[in-house]
Amino acid sequence: MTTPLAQARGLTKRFGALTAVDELDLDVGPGEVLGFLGPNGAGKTTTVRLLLGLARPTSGAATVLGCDAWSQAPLAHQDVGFLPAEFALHPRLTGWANLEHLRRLRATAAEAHRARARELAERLDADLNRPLRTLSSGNRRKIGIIAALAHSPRLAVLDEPISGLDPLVQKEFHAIVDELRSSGAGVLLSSHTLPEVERIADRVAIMRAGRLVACERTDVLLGKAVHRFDVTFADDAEAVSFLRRCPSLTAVSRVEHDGAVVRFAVEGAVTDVVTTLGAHRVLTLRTPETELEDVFLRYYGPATEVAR
Ligand SMILES: Nc1ncnc2c1ncn2[C@@H]1O[C@H](COP(=O)(O)OP(=O)(O)OP(=O)(O)O)[C@@H](O)[C@H]1O
Repeated sequence: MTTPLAQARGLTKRFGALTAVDELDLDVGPGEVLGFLGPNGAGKTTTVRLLLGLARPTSGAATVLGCDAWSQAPLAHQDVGFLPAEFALHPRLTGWANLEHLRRLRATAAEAHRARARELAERLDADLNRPLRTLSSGNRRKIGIIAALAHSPRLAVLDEPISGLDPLVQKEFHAIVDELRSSGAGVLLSSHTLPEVERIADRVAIMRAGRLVACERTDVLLGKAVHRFDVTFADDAEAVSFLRRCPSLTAVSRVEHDGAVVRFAVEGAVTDVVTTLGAHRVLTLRTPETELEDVFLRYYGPATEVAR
C-alpha cells in the first residue's frame, strides 16, 4: 500500500461550542488529485489549516509527508505548496520579489525555482514584474498559483485555485495539475462547486457541517448525481407527446412544462431519457452543470442536515 502524502485521523477542531471539523479521516495519495468540496462553513478551510499546521487540532492528528502537521510543520512545509483562499503575498512587491522571498524561506535552489516560475508564468500568462497591488484579482491569483508550485512540491494544497481565472487559463491550470499528478505529487483542491473539480479530481471528498459525508471516485459520484435537462421541442404538441412518455421513465423527476419547453431532472444514468428524446423533434437541449446540492439530493435526500 502506498503511504499517503497527507493523512487525517480523527481530526477534530472545536471553536468553543462549535465543532468546525469533526472526527475527520482523509488521505491524499501520491499521484492523486482529491477534490475537497462543501458549502460555506463546512470546515474546508479549517481542515486545510490543520493540515498545514496553522491551527492545532482539538483531538486527532494530521500527518503531512510523514511529519506531524502541528509539531513538525516547518519540516513538512519544505515540500508542500499552499495557495490560501485569501491572498497572503506582499501587495507592494512584484511577483518575482514575492517568489524570491518564499524561495529563501524554503532554501530552494535558485535556478530550478526561477526556471519553474518562469515556465508557469508563461503558461498562465502571468506578469511577475508588477507589484501585486496593481494586478487584477484574477492575475494576482495566478501569482499565488506560481508561488504554491514553483518549488515543485510533493503535495499541493490549493484553496479555490481557479476562482476568478478566465476559461483559457483554467484549462492551462488543469494541464499543470495533470502533470503534477503524473509526476507523483498529490493535490488537495478545495472548492464550493462540483464543476470546478470534476474535470481534474480522481476522488471527491464532501464535507458538510464539519463532517465528511462522502469520499468517492469522481465518476462514481457523478454517476449518482442528479442531472438537469432543459429541452425546447419543435412545438407544444411535441412537448406534450414527450411528457406522456415521461411516467415510464422511472429516473425522471421534478418535471416542469411551459409550452414547448420542458425541464426535468434525471437521477443516475441518462441513457433512457436520451433515447426517448431522440424519438422527438427537439430544437435545443441544455444540461445545466451538476451542482453540489444536486449530488447531496441524490445521496442524502433533501432534508440532509448533519448534526454538530
Ligand atoms: N477562528 C475561528 N473561530 C471561531 N469559529 C471559526 C474560526 N474559524 C472557523 N470558524 C467556524 O468554523 C466553521 C467552519 O469554517 P471554515 O472556514 O472551515 O469553512 P469552509 O468550508 O472553509 O467555508 P467557506 O467555503 O465559506 O470558506 C464555520 O462555522 C466558521 O464560522
